[in-house]
Amino acid sequence: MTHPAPDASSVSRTPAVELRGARLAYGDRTLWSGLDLSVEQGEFIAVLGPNGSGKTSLLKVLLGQLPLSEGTATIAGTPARTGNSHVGYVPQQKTMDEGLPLRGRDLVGLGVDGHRWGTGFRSRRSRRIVVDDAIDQVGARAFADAPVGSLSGGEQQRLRVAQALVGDPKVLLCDEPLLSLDLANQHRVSDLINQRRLGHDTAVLFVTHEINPILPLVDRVLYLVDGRFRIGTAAEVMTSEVLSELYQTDVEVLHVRGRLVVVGTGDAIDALGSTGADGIHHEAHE
Ligand SMILES: Nc1ncnc2c1ncn2[C@@H]1O[C@H](COP(=O)(O)OP(=O)(O)OP(=O)(O)O)[C@@H](O)[C@H]1O
Repeated sequence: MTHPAPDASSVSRTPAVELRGARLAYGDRTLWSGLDLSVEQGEFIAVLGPNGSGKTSLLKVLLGQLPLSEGTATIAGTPARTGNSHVGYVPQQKTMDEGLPLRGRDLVGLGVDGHRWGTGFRSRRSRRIVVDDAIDQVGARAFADAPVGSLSGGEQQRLRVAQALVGDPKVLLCDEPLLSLDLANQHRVSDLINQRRLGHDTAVLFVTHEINPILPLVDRVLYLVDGRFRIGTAAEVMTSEVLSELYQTDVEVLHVRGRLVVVGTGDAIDALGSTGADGIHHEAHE
């Protein structure tokens, strides 16, 4: 019996990320289970939830650093594994030591290691080309040769985005990449990530405690709370009804000048985390 060859349209439908029946546990503690998520190429997913709900652990699964307890996780049709050049990773911004003997372009070059380039002359040349290209994609040419420790937090974070782009990723995994950036740099960095997904059909999973800076970019939200989760558009998930069910306490979602504000009773705020553990603005009712 012969099977028809897959045509271009069926190849292009391969999800960038797919989780099927996924369960993740540390010992006896299950963080989440029964998670089915199919992320299309070019789709922007915000991953939200309070501290400890398993957002970073989800990224670790997709990076191949953590095995699922049950189910499957695939990237562009193949099982999640470490060193996959289809996956780019953008971590939190952390200020680097001023004395660090590393130039911006060296930081970007670290993204090449573990992928497909070796150390031969041709490889070194290829390496230089991809590093330069990634630096250009984030508009960092002017400061790429400066010591990273001398750069601002926003400049460092643009270089980290470039580092994630050197492997020409099909999926960008971002773990709170806007944390500790000012508003202008939050916009700049989220714009860069968005430009990449629009220009290259790169899927984005964006872990954040603060949805408002990326709200216009988000196609769907995965909201994790204490083993419960909801997946849908922001309009479907970010509602008083859904969040109250997830947090199992009264939560009200208000729309204020295009921003989402979560309002709860004192108890609800405690459940959410008084410092805004899910990152949305919290205000107390009397
Ligand atoms: N290697 C490990 N062994 C045991 N428990 C772990 C391990 N790594 C993480 N955990 C626990 O799993 C839970 C989820 O951690 P994770 O970092 O994924 O949460 P998160 O949603 O990203 O939280 P945050 O918003 O605080 O970054 C936490 O309670 C954490 O302590």
